[in-house]
Amino acid sequence: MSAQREMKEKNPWHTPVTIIITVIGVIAIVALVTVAVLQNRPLPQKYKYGIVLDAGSSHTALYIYEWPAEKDNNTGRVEQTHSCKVKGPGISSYASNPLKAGESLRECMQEAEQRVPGKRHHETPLYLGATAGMRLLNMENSVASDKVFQAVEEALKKFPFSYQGARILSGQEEGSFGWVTVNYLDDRLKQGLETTGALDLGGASTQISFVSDNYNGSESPRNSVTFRLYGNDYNLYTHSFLCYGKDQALRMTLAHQSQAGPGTVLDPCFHPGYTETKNYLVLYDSPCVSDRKPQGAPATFNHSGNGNFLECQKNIKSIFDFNSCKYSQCSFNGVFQPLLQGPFGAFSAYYFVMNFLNLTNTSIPLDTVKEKLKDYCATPWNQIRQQHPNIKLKYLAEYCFAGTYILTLLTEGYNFTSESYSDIKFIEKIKGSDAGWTLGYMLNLTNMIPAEAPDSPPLPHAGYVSIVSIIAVLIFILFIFSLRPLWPRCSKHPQIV
Ligand SMILES: O=P(O)(O)OP(=O)(O)OP(=O)(O)OC[C@H]1O[C@@H](n2cnc3c(O)ncnc32)[C@H](O)[C@@H]1O
Ligand SMILES: [Ca+2]
Repeated sequence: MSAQREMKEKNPWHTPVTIIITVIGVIAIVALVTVAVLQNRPLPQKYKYGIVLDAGSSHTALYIYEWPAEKDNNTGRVEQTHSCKVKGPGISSYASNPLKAGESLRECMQEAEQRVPGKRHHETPLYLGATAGMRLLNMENSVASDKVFQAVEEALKKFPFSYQGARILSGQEEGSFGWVTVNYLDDRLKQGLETTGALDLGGASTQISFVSDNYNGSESPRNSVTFRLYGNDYNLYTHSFLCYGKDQALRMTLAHQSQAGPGTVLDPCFHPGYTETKNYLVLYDSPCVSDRKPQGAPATFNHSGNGNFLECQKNIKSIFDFNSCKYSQCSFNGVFQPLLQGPFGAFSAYYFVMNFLNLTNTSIPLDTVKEKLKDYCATPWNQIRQQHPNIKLKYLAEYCFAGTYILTLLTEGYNFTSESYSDIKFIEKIKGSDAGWTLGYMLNLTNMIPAEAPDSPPLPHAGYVSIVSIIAVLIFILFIFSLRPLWPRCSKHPQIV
């Protein structure tokens, strides 16, 4: 017993100094790790917001975007948090009553006021971009288009957001910002991955934008847009075809048929049994067709369907000019287009129409898609109406035309083949945000995509904490070893004297 007590007394671990040093060492290490973890803990998220109004030819939509407040200069992801469809037609339809154009936006703007936290209102940028409907109105009657903008501006300025202006986007901007949106949402830009082309089908115009290895912008420079994003250079081919949106293309196809003479138009793009009385003035009230108005036409004509896909496609082809091309290759109407290079995302009316027709799956062979559409177009109008009692009649009547137009535009217009058709994906949203030009437009105007790759911390938070902890433990072990001279010298067989 006395020998044991003697050993205990000789054991330096039991001296007050070593106990104090050990305790201080442990406390210091725990403090180091705690401070490191607390200092680098992610802060509670605060968000910033941006609002874009897409004043399209057929309707206006409001989008609210949100991103982490700390990271607006590059690393944070911008996401769509809310969208609001403005009731009524597009703002260009209010040419004869501009005040109504401003009023029409009020409901969605009030919704935005509710959705964006009050303390962020004043710093939230608000943009309005108008597309082909206003482009056409501006061509036809610039005074009327200015009045519409004035009314819209007055209405928007009444709200507490940071109003940044309302303007008409050029076709190039519309196409290229659609491409930016799709590739930003897919994380292709930041990672420098191969990009996705963008196909947008609106009511009054349609856009095609893609990067092609054989296009450097020298042939037809007006189709070239260059971007430097996250340290990568992109040379984008883009073209917007005014009048080739779904509604104006239908107008042009109908106008082509009504040239045959007044009276009845028997339209293969409409279902058998479909019949409506339509107004010539309304049909020709657009710069896309106004020069074709027949002399002395009666006020109305009878528009009836006979549902024939092949005949419909023939009529649609008549609105494309495939003969003039002064470049090495063209899509149509003498417009240069380099070799297609996929993949492609097709959105807006491409999606609405192909989704309704159950044809969004592009692994279905193109010939089968055409067969299905042929059967659909030949289905009597009564039957179609009975099968879809809840779909807006205007849309329902036009799906045969719209589906045929989409296939004709893609294959005959842009030269997609049976093989490259499967490179197209019909999409509505990407990770919860709508595909369209609005997000790309806002990212550009707020400088939220840097030209150079952002400096990211060398380690993620979890990696950082693990490394600090491991180093702390190593220091502790080293510390223990540094006390080695003080360790008791125990032999295997202690001799008890
Ligand atoms: O780009 P622009 O040409 O200015 O036109 P927009 O922006 O108004 O055009 P949208 O993409 O909103 O719509 C394209 C077309 O699709 C139509 N559309 C919208 N929703 C639809 C649906 O559910 N089914 C069928 N068509 C639809 C709409 O009326 C237009 O003719
Ligand atoms: Ca549009």
